[in-house]
Formats: sequence, structure tokens, C-alpha cells
Amino acid sequence: MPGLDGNLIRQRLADATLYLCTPNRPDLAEFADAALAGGVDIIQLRDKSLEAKQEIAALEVLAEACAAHGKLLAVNDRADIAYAVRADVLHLGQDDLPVSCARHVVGEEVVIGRSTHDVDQMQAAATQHGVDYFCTGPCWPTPTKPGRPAPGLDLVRATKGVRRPWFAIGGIDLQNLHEVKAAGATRVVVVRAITDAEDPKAAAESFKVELSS
Ligand SMILES: Cc1ncc(COP(=O)(O)OP(=O)(O)O)c(N)n1
Ligand SMILES: Cc1nc(C(=O)O)sc1CCOP(=O)(O)O
Ligand SMILES: [Mg+2]
Repeated sequence: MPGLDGNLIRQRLADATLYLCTPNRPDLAEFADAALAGGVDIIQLRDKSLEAKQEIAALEVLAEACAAHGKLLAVNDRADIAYAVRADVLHLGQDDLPVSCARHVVGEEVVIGRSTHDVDQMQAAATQHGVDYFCTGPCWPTPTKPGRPAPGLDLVRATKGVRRPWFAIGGIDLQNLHEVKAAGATRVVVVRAITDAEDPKAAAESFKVELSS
């Protein structure tokens, strides 16, 4: 079955402000439904513990939730799995598959994103052929990505005004979101702020309210 049309995916990306990465969890379907109902625009399965078969099974759960809410499904690292589940988005870090290689696997419709951690990487991702969006971070050191040094909000400030869609990431929560916005970000990626929330729908709603003001 073909995935969404690339123009529609890129339109949804342009409109997206809240991107959630989640590990697999026993209540994945209910959790995803709540987060998407609260306003999450893109949901990525980020779980390094899964074998391909289990990752595909979890992504199929997320795909159903994304289709029901008209939102985007993202795969982390694996172009083959993105292809297998007809994902809308493939996210690649600096040490992952080269973009040109991933593009051959997933085709032209799928949106490809990149992680960046310094100004040189950010400027490269802002112009590199085949890249549709990028992320800058971590804004703060985060236990979700142990050992990754944080360039902090200076990198967000350096990215302000770049036209290609970009998201701030790393250590962002409802308490410090105003600092991220003041540094120039209009889009954010979060993990714990929603995955650890008692009420994921309410957490997502609060992010969306703050991001739209
Ligand atoms: C949306 C988004 N942004 C950044 C990352 C981090 O990617 P990477 O640096 O490859 O690290 P891992 O997540 O693979 O550990 C991401 N996954 N998603
Ligand atoms: C997965 C990931 N990538 C980062 C980067 O800077 O590229 S920071 C990060 C983890 C973000 O998790 P939390 O919202 O729980 O701090
Ligand atoms: Mg990666």
C-alpha cells in the first residue's frame, strides 16, 4: 500500500510545531491516541531495544493512530524499516546512514530529518540536498540521550531565521519552553515531557497553547 503523497507530508511538516519521540510501551496505542489528540503533529518510535520485527509491529500501532488523527509517523535511524511501514518521516543522526543512501531506500515522498549539534552541522543540514527538516540540540543535557554534550540555547539562537523547518530538542519541558521560544525556536521535539506525563493529552495541549502564542 502506498504511503501519503510527498506534498501532503511536506505540508504537514510545514505546519508541525510539536514532535514527540516515544519508546515502545505496553499502552502504546492509548498513549499515542492521547498525545495526538492533544496536538502532537509528528510521532517517532525511538526504541533501540527492539529487533526489526518488534519495531515494525510497534510502528503499525503508531501508524493506525497517526492515520486516525491525520498526523505524521516517523521512524528513527532505519531506512529499511521506514520503507517497510510506509512511514512519512525518517530521522537520521550524524552517525546514521548518509542521507543520499537513505533517500535511495525510502524514495522521494518520505521526509528526511537530521540531528545537528553545532553550527557547522546546522548550516550543512539547512542546505543539504535531500534534507527536509533538522533538529538542534540538546538545549539542556538530558538523561534521554546520555553523554551527548549540550550546545544549549546558543545553537538555537544561531539557527533563528533559517527557512528550512527546524526543531529545538533536548531537555525541553513546559517550564523552560519560554526560554526556547525566546531563543528563536517555533517548533520543538520532546520525549520525557510527554512520555512521563500523567496526562499526555493535557501535556501536549499545554505545549501547543504555548507554541502558538
Ligand atoms: C526528531 C529527532 N531529533 C533528534 C534525534 C536524535 O537522533 P540521533 O542523534 O541519531 O540519536 P538517536 O535518537 O538515534 O539515539 C531523534 N531521534 N529524533
Ligand atoms: C533523542 C535526542 N536527541 C537529541 C539531540 O540533541 O539530538 S536530545 C534527545 C533526547 C531528548 O529527550 P528529552 O526531551 O527527554 O530531554
Ligand atoms: Mg539516530
